[in-house]
Amino acid sequence: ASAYDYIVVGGGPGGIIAADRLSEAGKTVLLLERGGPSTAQTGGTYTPSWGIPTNLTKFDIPGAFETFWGDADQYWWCDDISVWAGCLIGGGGSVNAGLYWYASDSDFSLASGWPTGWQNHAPYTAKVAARLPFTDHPSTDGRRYLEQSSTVMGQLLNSQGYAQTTINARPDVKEHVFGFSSYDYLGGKRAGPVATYLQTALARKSLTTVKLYTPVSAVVRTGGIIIGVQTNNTSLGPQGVAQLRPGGRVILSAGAFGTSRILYQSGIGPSDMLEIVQRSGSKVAKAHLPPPAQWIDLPVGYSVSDNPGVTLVFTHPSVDAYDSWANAWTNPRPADAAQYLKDQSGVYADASVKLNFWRSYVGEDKKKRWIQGTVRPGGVSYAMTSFPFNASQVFAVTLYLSTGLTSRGRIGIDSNLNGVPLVQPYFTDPVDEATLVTAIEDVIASVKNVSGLKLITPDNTTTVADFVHTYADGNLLSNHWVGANKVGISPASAVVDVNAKVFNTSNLFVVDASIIPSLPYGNPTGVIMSAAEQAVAKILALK
Ligand SMILES: Cc1cc2nc3c(=O)[nH]c(=O)nc-3n(C[C@H](O)[C@H](O)[C@H](O)COP(=O)(O)OP(=O)(O)OC[C@H]3O[C@@H](n4cnc5c(N)ncnc54)[C@H](O)[C@@H]3O)c2cc1C
Repeated sequence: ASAYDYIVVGGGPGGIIAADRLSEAGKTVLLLERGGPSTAQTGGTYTPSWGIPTNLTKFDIPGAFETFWGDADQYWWCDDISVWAGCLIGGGGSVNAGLYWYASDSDFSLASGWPTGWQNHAPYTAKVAARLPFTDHPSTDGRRYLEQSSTVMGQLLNSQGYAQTTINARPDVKEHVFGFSSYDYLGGKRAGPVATYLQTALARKSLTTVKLYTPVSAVVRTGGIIIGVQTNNTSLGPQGVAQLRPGGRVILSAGAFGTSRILYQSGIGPSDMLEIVQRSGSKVAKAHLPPPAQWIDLPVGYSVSDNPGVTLVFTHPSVDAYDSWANAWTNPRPADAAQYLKDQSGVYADASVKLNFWRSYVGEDKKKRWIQGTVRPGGVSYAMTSFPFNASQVFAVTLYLSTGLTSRGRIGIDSNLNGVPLVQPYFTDPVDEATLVTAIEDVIASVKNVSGLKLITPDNTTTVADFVHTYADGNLLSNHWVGANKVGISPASAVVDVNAKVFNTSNLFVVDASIIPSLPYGNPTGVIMSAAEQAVAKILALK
């Protein structure tokens, strides 16, 4: 067994970027990931029946995104977290829709809750863009496929004064704009940090060690000093404790729910969560829970947000509804499957989302909130309506509340130590709900401006306000959890300090989505990656 300068726990976007930049700086790094491989490049082998040649797994094929919920054995989800989270190399980045927005100034602003010292994100955002450039035409032939729903929605948005733009060419412009969906794909395949940062980290063989199937249950600490992490692998150290070199550091990158649970099991967090660990029948979970006098009281799990999203369903005669998104795994349209296998072009080179749009609203509390819209063909599973409609013409528009959202919830663990939302983060502030209602009413008011466009959901038996008010939390959910271990200047309201170091510890850090204080304009991966670049630079600069 060796000892390391850095142990990084969790191989999602945050952890992979941390491991790469630390090894680039000459540090020895142990990256521990509880799950197994994902894409073929990482050793993944889960290919579709039509997947010959077999180097295209479910995680490589963007068009397989909608099929993650259809298999008998969905081994890629974390089985001990009650919401969707990816437990395999790449984390959420290996199972997400790949929507990718470069960070904007607003995403790192003081107004968005970041402490002083994080506003100069531009060099870090540029580093991310250099390693992983976006594409808004992922098919290798450069063409866009199944574009009808974006054409129809573009007409509607034009009638409301929106302008078309290339969203990632101007990340700061999010007012009345729409553009083609941007993805973190390369060569018609899912890419993300796994295809980029992880590969350069692995190439530094003498510095980087990556262990899959290696869950970490706790950090091992004496007071605020961390000496290692508890794993399930005795080859990594005595009793499975992977060791730090003197002066070494641990970085938790296990995602919002995963990092929070490791902290609780290490005696760091609010006492109600630590008492659950104490009462637990699991010897593994409480093996490193110190006596209460050594508990470190921090608001781990508080201040979380996730975008509330509500889906409208329309029909238009021009739209190819493409119901077989959900069947892409077992029963794809043969020509589309063959085209994708030939050269990673065509329908399956993207994850079904075609168009995105943004605008702001000022609520009755005088605060500004942004709406993000996401347009995709299909979406019948959302069609909660009893009146007849033409299912072959269906497309879905999801409206999310993003920057400016004021509702906050709380996550934690239940008595089985499963990660769970304790307080749902969606409409704890009624102005958030009212804003989303207004935004939906605005879209619906313009349906008449587009010939042939029909609204199917909500149907004419319900008001928009009732529709939104009765929307289930499980449907509002967007899987964009941030804030649980947010960065700040005081341990009363934040978990990590301006250097991403856990308060009241000497050498424990968090680098993942959970340090982000509030939701960015768009789907968060671009901002998580920029934040990870910036966090690692701050950590390396510490003495
Ligand atoms: C279905 C779905 C769709 C999404 N779509 C998009 C999208 O289109 N665009 C976008 O920007 N965002 C999207 N997201 C959100 C995005 O994927 C996440 O915000 C992002 O992955 C979070 O990154 P992270 O590094 O914080 O954590 P994660 O990606 O959650 O990674 C954490 C990693 O840590 C590992 N881990 C956890 N616990 C332990 C432990 N105890 N020991 C060792 N390893 C551990 C996990 O296995 C995982 O690999 C989506 C998420 C989901 C679930």
